[in-house]
Amino acid sequence: MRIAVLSRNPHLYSTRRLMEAIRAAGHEAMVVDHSQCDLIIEQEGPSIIYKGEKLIDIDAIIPRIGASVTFYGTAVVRQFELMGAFPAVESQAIVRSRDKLRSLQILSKAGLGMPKTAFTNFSKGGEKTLIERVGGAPLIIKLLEGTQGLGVVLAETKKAGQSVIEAFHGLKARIIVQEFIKEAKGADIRAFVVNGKVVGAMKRQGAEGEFRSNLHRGGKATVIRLSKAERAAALGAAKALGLDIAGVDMLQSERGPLILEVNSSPGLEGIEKATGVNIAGEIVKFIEEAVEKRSRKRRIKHEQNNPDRH
Ligand SMILES: Nc1ncnc2c1ncn2[C@@H]1O[C@H](COP(=O)(O)OP(=O)(O)OP(=O)(O)O)[C@@H](O)[C@H]1O
Ligand SMILES: [Mg+2]
Ligand SMILES: [Mg+2]
Repeated sequence: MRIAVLSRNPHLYSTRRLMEAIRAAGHEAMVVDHSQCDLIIEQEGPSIIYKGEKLIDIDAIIPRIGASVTFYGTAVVRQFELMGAFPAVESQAIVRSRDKLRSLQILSKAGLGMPKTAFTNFSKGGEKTLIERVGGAPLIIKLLEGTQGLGVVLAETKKAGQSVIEAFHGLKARIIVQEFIKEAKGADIRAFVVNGKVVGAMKRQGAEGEFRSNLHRGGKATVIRLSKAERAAALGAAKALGLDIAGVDMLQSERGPLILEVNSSPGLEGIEKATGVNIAGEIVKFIEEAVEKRSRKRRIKHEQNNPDRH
């Protein structure tokens, strides 16, 4: 097979590991920078021009689309899908999971646990009731478009919460307000899901005095064995969002695991180093199986549609 990793930087740990794993499994590997792809759409069928040449015969793609290029990146993934390449992560699923609010809505419909969350349309004077809705202070206020822990604020008192909400609204920044899960003690769990299995899990503990456990904020990762409920929550979340590859973030609470978010391009470095598992290899194995399953299905369909030729 010819498998392309869609990545803007071939030197990133995740990109390098995926390339290695593709080659180790005996396939041809290439990096395609999605931001450098031109999409051609015409009656004869879709094509992609990359660095002046038409991309052809790509059997599968592994999208690694950063949050800052979601729109263009997912358009490129969609174009590959139209050209018949198997996407390890579907364009629609990337779009769905990027929107924190939309994903929480989908997860709640699937009956999964999450911190109680409220969203508002810049209503003046509504800050107080909004805070009450999530159980008062302390509370968490999050920018809808934040990543790496930036844009997540812990307000210790209602007054502090009110002024933070007012400040964000003044800047026309979209936010969600969330119940603060104190029992999590500044830690969260990342479960890495591939093809309906948890292939690795780690606990991230925030630095001393820090409620955010992000590794980018100085958090430390250790391998962890998930409880039955945590495993079920991780698998349920990935399934609800239509992701065959997902990094599911959860908090441990008195009422069981609470999902914070689901990442469609989860990084490999933290989880591979903490668990020692060859996660890139698991991703390639999944692609092999899925592509094989798909071509078997197509063969059967073809035979059913052309019975006299067989
Ligand atoms: N409701 C909450 N209660 C307790 N701690 C929380 C809560 N929400 C977030 N945190 C802590 O803050 C960290 C960052 O929050 P979150 O993952 O929602 O945003 P983000 O890290 O900016 O997003 P991304 O993971 O996409 O970069 C979490 O990992 C967790 O440790
Ligand atoms: Mg996070
Ligand atoms: Mg995220």
